[in-house]
Amino acid sequence: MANKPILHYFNGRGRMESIRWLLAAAGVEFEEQFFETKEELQKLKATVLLFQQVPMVEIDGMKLVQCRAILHYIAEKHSLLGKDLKERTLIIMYSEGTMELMELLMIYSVLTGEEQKQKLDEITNKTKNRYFPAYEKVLKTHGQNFLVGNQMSLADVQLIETILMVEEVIPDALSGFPLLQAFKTRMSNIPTIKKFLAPGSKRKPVADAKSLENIRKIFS
Ligand SMILES: N[C@@H](CCC(=O)N[C@@H](CS[C@H](CC=O)c1ccccc1)C(=O)NCC(=O)O)C(=O)O
Repeated sequence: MANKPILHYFNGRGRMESIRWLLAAAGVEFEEQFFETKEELQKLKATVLLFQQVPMVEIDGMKLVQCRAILHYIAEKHSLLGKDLKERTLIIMYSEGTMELMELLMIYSVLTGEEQKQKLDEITNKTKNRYFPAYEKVLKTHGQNFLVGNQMSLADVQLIETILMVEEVIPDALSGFPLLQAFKTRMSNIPTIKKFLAPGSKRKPVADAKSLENIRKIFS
């Protein structure tokens, strides 16, 4: 049996969650090795982290870092990166848009007080006036069940992940976006994604105060 990918990160979402989503959507089982302290991360930095950063994924004899490189490797390997150059470029273009919104959500998750409120205002504004209108328009003009071509790609997996993350902080985010609402229902019912959304999967929960405190300690 081929070796399963091994994901090196803390036990939380951060920048690794999109990689978990993509592997799960592709039906690929993976292992996780969590570090819990600054010292454990320091040891990884001194040995296997090319840029002293995580995520790091051991896959196919490689120790990959940089989220985009990891996502693109997994996507291409599992036919989730389009059938030609044009499709690949559109998939990466749409993926970059969702990564910008998820970056805002990640920063929001580690902020507190007034700063967090200001970040929420920014997220609300950009979700409703920039990102969701863009994907609604793509679904309308493309006229298929998926954003590119007629099969699931990295872009679709990142968009469903983003929609669910946005709804955690803005519950009515999809109101006014009927095609995105239908997209969310379709994607949530794809068997591999349905399984990842069910209890007991490796999907990580919203960080609670205790885990946020530990993240701050690990990366301080
Ligand atoms: N270009 C790279 C960037 C990777 C990257 O920023 N890795 C970070 C951990 S993730 C971050 C932790 C807090 O800042 C976080 C954790 C939770 C939420 C949001 C961010 C890291 O390893 N920091 C150690 C160091 O830089 O010494 C990539 O695309 O992979």
